[in-house]
Amino acid sequence: MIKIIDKDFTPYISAEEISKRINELGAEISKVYEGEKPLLVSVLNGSFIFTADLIRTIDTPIEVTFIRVASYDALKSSGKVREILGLKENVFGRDILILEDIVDTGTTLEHLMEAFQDLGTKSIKVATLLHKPEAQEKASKPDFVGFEIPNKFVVGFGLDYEGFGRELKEIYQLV
Ligand SMILES: O=P(O)(O)OC[C@H]1O[C@H](OP(=O)(O)OP(=O)(O)O)[C@H](O)[C@@H]1O
Ligand SMILES: Nc1nc2[nH]cnc2c(=O)[nH]1
Repeated sequence: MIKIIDKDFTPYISAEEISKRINELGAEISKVYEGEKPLLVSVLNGSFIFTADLIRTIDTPIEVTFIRVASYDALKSSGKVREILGLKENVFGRDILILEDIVDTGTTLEHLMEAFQDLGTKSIKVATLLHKPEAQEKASKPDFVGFEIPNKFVVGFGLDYEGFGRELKEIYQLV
């Protein structure tokens, strides 16, 4: 058990399990995008570790860029998405793969899918390390999922609680 600020968290997914699953996702993504040169759009902050590990398991040419949005206030989704850092790449006619650390209510994802559709992308898919199917309120579903998890707050491997815990090698669940 670990404590972050005022909350206790218990180990939930080990570093080995995460690494094994990311390798599988990388193989799947490599196959789907073979010869297509997609643009991978990593959603900061949380997905930076997943992105760094995932792209090194992909064996077909890809481009990577970053976008920054945030909708979470401490432990709960605020229901609103604030776009903080925009994209400079031209995405018209491109195959886009959005990389997320977690899809929870789906609010962020829905917002991003709509924004990319408006920019004339050729295709949009989503890869997420974690998905909470029970929490999802929106229709857009991720195409590549590392782990489906219950509707409990998690930290580690890029995910934070009040800014802390992103450096943890494992994923921990709120007790
Ligand atoms: O499906 P939703 O309910 O929209 O939640 C998912 C979003 O929440 C997290 O971001 P957060 O707002 O915590 O920002 P961060 O990545 O900078 O920590 C995560 O990275 C997703 O972008
Ligand atoms: N750290 C963290 N961020 C989130 N953003 C959406 N869901 C979660 C979660 O369970 N943990």
